[in-house]
Amino acid sequence: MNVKPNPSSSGSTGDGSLLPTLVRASAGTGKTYRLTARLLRILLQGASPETILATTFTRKAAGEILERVLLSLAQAADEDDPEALESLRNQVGIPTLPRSVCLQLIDTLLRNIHRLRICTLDSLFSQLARSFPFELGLPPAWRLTDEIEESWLRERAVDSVIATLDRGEMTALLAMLGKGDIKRSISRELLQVVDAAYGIQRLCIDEVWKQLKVPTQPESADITRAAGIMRMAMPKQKRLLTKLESFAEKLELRDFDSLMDDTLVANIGAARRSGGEVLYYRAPFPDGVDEAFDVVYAAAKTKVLSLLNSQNEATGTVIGAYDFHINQLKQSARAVGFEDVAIRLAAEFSRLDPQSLAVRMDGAVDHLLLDEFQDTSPVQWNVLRPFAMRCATVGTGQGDSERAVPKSFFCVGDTKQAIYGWRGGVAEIFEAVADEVPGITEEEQNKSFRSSPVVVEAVNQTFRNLIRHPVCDAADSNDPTDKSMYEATAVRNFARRFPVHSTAKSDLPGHVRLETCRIVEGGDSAARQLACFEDAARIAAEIHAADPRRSIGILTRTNRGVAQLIFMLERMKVEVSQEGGNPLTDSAAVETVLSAIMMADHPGDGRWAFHLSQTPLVEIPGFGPEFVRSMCEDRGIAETVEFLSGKLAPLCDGRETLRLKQLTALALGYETNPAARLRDFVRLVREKRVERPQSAAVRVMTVHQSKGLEFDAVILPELDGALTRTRSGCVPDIENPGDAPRGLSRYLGSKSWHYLPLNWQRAFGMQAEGAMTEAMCLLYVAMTRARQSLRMVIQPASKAAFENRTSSSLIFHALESDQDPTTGQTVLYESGTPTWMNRGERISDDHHDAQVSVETVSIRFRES
Ligand SMILES: Nc1ncnc2c1ncn2[C@@H]1O[C@H](COP(=O)(O)OP(=O)(O)OP(=O)(O)O)[C@@H](O)[C@H]1O
Repeated sequence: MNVKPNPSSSGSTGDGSLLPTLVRASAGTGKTYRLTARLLRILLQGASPETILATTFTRKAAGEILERVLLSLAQAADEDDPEALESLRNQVGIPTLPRSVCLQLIDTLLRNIHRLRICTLDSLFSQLARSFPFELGLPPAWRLTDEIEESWLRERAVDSVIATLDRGEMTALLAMLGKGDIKRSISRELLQVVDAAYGIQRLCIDEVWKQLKVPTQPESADITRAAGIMRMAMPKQKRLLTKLESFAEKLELRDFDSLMDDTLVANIGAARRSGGEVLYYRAPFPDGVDEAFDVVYAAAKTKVLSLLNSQNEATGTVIGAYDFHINQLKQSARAVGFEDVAIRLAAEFSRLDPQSLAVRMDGAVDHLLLDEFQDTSPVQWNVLRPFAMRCATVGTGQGDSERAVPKSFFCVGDTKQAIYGWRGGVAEIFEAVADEVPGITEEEQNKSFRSSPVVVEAVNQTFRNLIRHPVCDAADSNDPTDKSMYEATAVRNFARRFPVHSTAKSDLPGHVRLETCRIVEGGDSAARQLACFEDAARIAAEIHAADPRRSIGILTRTNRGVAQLIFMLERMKVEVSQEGGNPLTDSAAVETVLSAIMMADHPGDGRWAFHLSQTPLVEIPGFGPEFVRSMCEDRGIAETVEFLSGKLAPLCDGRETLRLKQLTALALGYETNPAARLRDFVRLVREKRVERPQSAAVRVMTVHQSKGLEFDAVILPELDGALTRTRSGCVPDIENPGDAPRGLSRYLGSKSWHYLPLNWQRAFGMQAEGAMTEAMCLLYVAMTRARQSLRMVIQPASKAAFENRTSSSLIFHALESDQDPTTGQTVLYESGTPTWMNRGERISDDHHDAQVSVETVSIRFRES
């Protein structure tokens, strides 16, 4: 098999060659389609499967790519489906592609499916780690942790940190961490510090927490003199006089704490930055106090920065101790997390040349295809870079002239969908690839193959008109201490860079509506949010009743919202499923088995025996704590779970039986853990989300979980919260995107940014800008999941409230609604037809259809 493409025919994908290519593809414009086309083309030209590496971020996405590859080939190989062959020819840009080649390729692929690497980055990295165990310092017979084990190990490491410090050291440390306040429980405080800072500190140099420069406190004599000047000053206004006297007293008592958040101190800072006069309630002070003001400001600044500095240093101490203990724990458990693997690989690969990499990996990767590239973290890029450089350097490498298919590099992504900043994703790396990878060609795709014209128009209008929101007014403020300037810049840049989307689905009927929910008299924000959820549930039920085959996605911001909506829909008897699944404890039968295990582990605690006395398990002869414990000891947890489940299963419906089977599967997996304890297994079951295999027509999930999915109708009921949340985490000072931070600091409220040195003001500002950009990305992902119908339900509020930084107000301003947002149950914007579901094509769950078809076609193929 060796088919050459027609160079003049680029196919509908524009992918006429295998030149190094970077594709910026907007939502629904066919990233997966494009990547699959490229992969097929490489295979059809004769490259062997083991030379190809395609990576993405989720197992589901990797499965989808593989499915599409197999399905396209299988359908094209089918004599009864001439259109499929034509469509594949068009997709890969090979107009003369013979059916026999498709047949031959699918045969090869089905026999060598294990050689074709279409995988997640995590799975690639663990494969790579197996080739470099010594260089990476991995323990012998190491294994990967899952997120639940990671969280146990993390808690144990924090306990070890606490155990090694004496009482005095711990009190001092906590006081520093809390800037003088000791509020929480010790372990909660330390866990919070670890969550906020460990991931990022691992990428940095040792002194990273010591980069904030703290000025020295003004001389004592200067402070006394400044107090004197203030006492002598005689402003005419009483308010100014009182203020100066209060400042003088604070200086005399050396009480700088209460100066830190004082408005006048902030005004002094603002006046010094602008070169203007110091004002208080718009009134100027008499001449001669300026020198004293500078002393007050310096004293407050020193106090703020030294507190922050102590907090930073204490954080560094905690993280250092935590790093030591977590490594020890992991080393003795021979356990390694995905993050550990990635960090060690990145360090090792920066030393290795691509050729030795190929040798060590038992064969070279000649074709690299990277999906969702905007979510790549700097560490991940450091591991991928040598592969990228090797694949992008065509014609100069060893053996290049003998290769049937020249090496190739392809990456695709959308910086408008970069919603994983908190997980380390740095969208700017996507931009940097264009400069780093030699000879790369850049392309843009903005034509949606998903959404109806009314949905695309609403998306265009929303994002291109973001600047209509009053929040953008601050973009020109030019004040590096002003958080709203950074946020406004983020919104404005998003709008400016937003490309106009078009759609290939020009005839697809659609409907978009922005509406308010009912007015909730006297309710708090939770009650108002609930009213939006009620409307969302009602809308979903109505669409589902009108056409039960339509897929409907209700997308929330929070997990709590998901739970509330599931509860409402189930009460309305609408069959609903939750993306990512629930813990198995949503089943009464599973709870019964867990009670039996807890009873065995805690025989003195009567709660478990009481619960079990109401269940059929008590009918087992000899049943009791000893019975279950000895069964666990003799036969293991999995067999015990299976035995107990078997006793309950005959009394269960299909849903409960499935959950019991999933519980047994979880127990089987858990048993492989050498440190397995009964109570930890119960905890695992309570925490781990397990999906049901079949999804319902109505699906509820967070916007993050909806990434990569599409629905006939999308309902967005949680658009009213603040766009960004104040982070208690830590702020990196980064010179260039993708670089390791040169400094780290704990968070400081934006009102105090003016005390920071300029580089730190920028660092804090960049973090605020990034958070706002991510909020825009989240809204974009949410709105673009819709094929035909997009329904947005928001809370009625005063016009002033519509100036707040919320998604609802951004959409309201951008869609230029002239309706009154203060009234309840009002349609603020509507376009298209509410009866869209009666017309046009129906697209059901593609993923499921594709899976069924791949299986059917491959069975048919094998039979023939
Ligand atoms: N060139 C094309 N011709 C026909 N259909 C296409 C083409 N590209 C994509 N599609 C279809 O359009 C839909 C969206 O494609 P896909 O899921 O690849 O988009 P995407 O860019 O990954 O979207 P998102 O970034 O929003 O997840 C799918 O149903 C896909 O089959």
